[in-house]
Amino acid sequence: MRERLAIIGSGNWGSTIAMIAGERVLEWSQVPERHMEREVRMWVFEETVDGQKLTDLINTRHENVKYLPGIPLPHNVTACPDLVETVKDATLLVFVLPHQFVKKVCEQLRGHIAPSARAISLIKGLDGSQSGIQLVSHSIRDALQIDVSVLMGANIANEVAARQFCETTVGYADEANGALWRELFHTDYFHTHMVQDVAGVELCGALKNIIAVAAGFVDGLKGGDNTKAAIIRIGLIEMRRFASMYYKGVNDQTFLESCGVADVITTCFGGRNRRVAEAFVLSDKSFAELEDEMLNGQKLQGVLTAAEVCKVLERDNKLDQFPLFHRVHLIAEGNADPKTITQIKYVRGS
Ligand SMILES: NC(=O)c1ccc[n+]([C@@H]2O[C@H](COP(=O)([O-])OP(=O)(O)OC[C@H]3O[C@@H](n4cnc5c(N)ncnc54)[C@H](O)[C@@H]3O)[C@@H](O)[C@H]2O)c1
Ligand SMILES: O=P(O)(O)OC[C@H](O)CO
Repeated sequence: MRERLAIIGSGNWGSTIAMIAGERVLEWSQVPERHMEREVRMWVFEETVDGQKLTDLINTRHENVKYLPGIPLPHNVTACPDLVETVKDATLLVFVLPHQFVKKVCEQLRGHIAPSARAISLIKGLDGSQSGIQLVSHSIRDALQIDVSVLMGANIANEVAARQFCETTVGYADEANGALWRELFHTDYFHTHMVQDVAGVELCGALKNIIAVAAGFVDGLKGGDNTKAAIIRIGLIEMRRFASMYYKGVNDQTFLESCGVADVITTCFGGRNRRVAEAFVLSDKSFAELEDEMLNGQKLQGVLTAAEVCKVLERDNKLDQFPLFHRVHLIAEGNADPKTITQIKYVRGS
């Protein structure tokens, strides 16, 4: 049985991971024992760029000119506008798209997945389409009936695409699958570590985006580094508190992996959520308007995640234990002054 990799998503991170995985697959395809197909299909949500289809541009220039300009993609990566065609015969599925689009994508994929397929989710968000919230990896697993690992870390796409050294964390339930994904993505500049803690890794990846929005508010208010460090610390505590409240078995050590403290730091200094939240304080525009104006089609995850998390906390009468998450949500919705980000009442305890 030959392995075939498919990538579902082609934004800033999706294209970066296509670069890494495409190169690794090329190496593996030259080793007969790997039984690996050379081609990597990448699903592109089709759009027109300068009068041409984005898929055509990617396939002729071998570059995602819109979402990752200036970075060559390996020639074995082919852009495909058809979801079902993208996953045809694929045994290794990489999900990497903004979390708000996952449910619809899974509905379209149901019944078209190879029986031996397994997946990995690189999506930093939670599935708020349920009555409460669910891990995106669990939503994919339930929809497609396959094992789903996760990969999250301090990984700003443009820096990874420039091959600057960083680390990332693979969270797995099935050890053999976790090891396979770890090996597939590992390079000399992108170091992968494994932990048997899907929920811990994924919650870190999703919740750090709320903290990044808070950090952006601080920057917009011209707060100093001490203030941002305080926000980071309080945010980490809320992240851990949320994980232990809603998911049994999350390992405390996971918060010290790249997906935990390292990602909170990088995202609070260099991420898109931070940048747009800073602009929110300095303008009279909404997050939706700023996302359109500033990100050229890229999507924010933090504001939506704050809303989804606060909905659940409100339902369970627990908002008072998450003053930072709650405050971010109130400010982002225009229901509180950004200045109040530093007036939250810190709640002691784990
Ligand atoms: N960019 C980063 O630095 C980075 C790093 C690590 C993880 N992530 C995570 O990776 C995930 C994907 O982010 P990204 O940076 O690759 O994307 P992005 O924000 O750069 O781009 C948005 C993508 O969404 C697609 N899209 C737009 N409308 C759509 C629709 N209706 N249905 C399906 N797709 C649609 C666009 O074509 C584009 O590919 C997110 O969860 C993000 O948090 C991003
Ligand atoms: O640009 P952001 O804020 O979506 O963050 C990007 C990555 O998640 C950082 O690891």
